[in-house]
Amino acid sequence: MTTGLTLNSLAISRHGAPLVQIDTHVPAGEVLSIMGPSGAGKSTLLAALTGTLADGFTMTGRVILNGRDITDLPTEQRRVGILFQDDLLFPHLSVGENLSFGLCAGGTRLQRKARIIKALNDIGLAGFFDRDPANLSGGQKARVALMRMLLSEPEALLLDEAFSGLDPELREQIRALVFTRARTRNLPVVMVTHDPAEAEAAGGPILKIG
Ligand SMILES: Nc1ncnc2c1ncn2[C@@H]1O[C@H](COP(=O)(O)OP(=O)(O)OP(=O)(O)O)[C@@H](O)[C@H]1O
Repeated sequence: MTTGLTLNSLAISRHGAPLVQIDTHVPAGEVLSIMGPSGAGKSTLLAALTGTLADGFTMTGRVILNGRDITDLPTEQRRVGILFQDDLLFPHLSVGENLSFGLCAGGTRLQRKARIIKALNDIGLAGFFDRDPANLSGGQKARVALMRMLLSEPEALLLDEAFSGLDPELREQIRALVFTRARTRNLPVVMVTHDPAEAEAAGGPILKIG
């Protein structure tokens, strides 16, 4: 079985007009950076990979993740995690409850709580279980959003300008956290960015579209 994410002759059209063509393989643990002008179809490409293309868009080709053809699977069965800029936490839930939304099904209530407490430790937020998200700093929110996504145990990560709302120091920190996770869990990553330095820092190939 080939591990990683294969985009096999993907062609996305909008109202019949070609928008994005891509044919590539992202090995496990590697980051493919996607760059291109506004409107080129970068977010649309990620939507195609999560199975959330809007009305009017069509796609041909196949998406293969760790040997599984996920092209026609519903979003929740794909095991593809996505992180957006300013990813929002549920404001009426505590930090711990927000994380429990990411958690895969299974386990007792206590086991699930233990996993969340460990996850909070992992992102340097021990003791934050009952905190109100409104009282978190931007970087703390970003870490919770990232961990919520990781708890769903995705097999691939998609990042849509995920770091651009953060100040430079924090951006560096969160980015390092994401890339380290991706490497240790052997996840292929597709990262949309406008920042050439960010694409360079990712260390993988850079694909320009549009
Ligand atoms: N939900 C939608 N319904 C209809 N058209 C859309 C929708 N989302 C995006 N589009 C259109 O599809 C094209 C590609 O948009 P997309 O958001 O993928 O571009 P992008 O490269 O991510 O741009 P940006 O860098 O500005 O975020 C644009 O012409 C956009 O107007």
